[in-house]
Amino acid sequence: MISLQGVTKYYPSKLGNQYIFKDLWFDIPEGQNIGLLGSNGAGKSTLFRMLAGSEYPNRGQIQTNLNLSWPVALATGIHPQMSGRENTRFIGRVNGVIDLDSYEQKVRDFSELGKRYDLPVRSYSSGMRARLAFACCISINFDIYLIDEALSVGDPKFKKKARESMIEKSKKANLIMVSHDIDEIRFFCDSAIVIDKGNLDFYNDLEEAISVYQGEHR
Ligand SMILES: Nc1ncnc2c1ncn2[C@@H]1O[C@H](COP(=O)(O)OP(=O)(O)OP(=O)(O)O)[C@@H](O)[C@H]1O
Repeated sequence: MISLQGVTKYYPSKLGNQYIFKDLWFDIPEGQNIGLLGSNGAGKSTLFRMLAGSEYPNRGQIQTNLNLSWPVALATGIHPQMSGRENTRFIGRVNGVIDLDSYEQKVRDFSELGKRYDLPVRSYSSGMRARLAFACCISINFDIYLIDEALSVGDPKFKKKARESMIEKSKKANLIMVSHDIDEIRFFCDSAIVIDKGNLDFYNDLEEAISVYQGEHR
């Protein structure tokens, strides 16, 4: 279970603090593939960043006994001055990977960067960076993968591969997925959370969640 305990999150702005969540108490159930539905600006990516630990709530805390990925394919934590290989080993170490050689091999094979794997990431195209980030994430065994529009990474061939790898992962681990593509949510998820005006509602029945979400958008 992932437990949000009195989570308040705001961003300061010229108009004053802009609150995304105010004293939010919510338990995200375990053992399900969950779609996160909400309109633009509802707070999906903000919630993801807090779940991944890359941003903190201003107040409250998030507690979990599960090992959560960072948002798959997000190139945060990738250092432009370092090569793909150096980034891989660094990310592996930070995430407690024990067999760094085999991790490096997996990432190199999956990202298909060829000789560029040893060049600094600053020389990569954005698609190549995203492929490295995706490969680094997918090659670690997490309990839950956070997927933020991640399956649109790379060219059509890589997209297909990324999708197939997520299908494989979803057999052993769980996913929390943000996508504006409802068919993608239907394919991967069995339940959903609808975010609206700082509130989170969990629906065991995915179709019910989709109709609530789409109802908000008519
Ligand atoms: N770093 C930031 N600084 C200031 N405001 C931010 C920051 N990040 C997000 N916001 C604001 O927080 C709100 C929620 O943004 P967020 O990106 O989490 O929404 P989202 O649901 O993921 O939207 P989308 O569907 O458009 O990706 C928005 O109003 C956004 O402008």
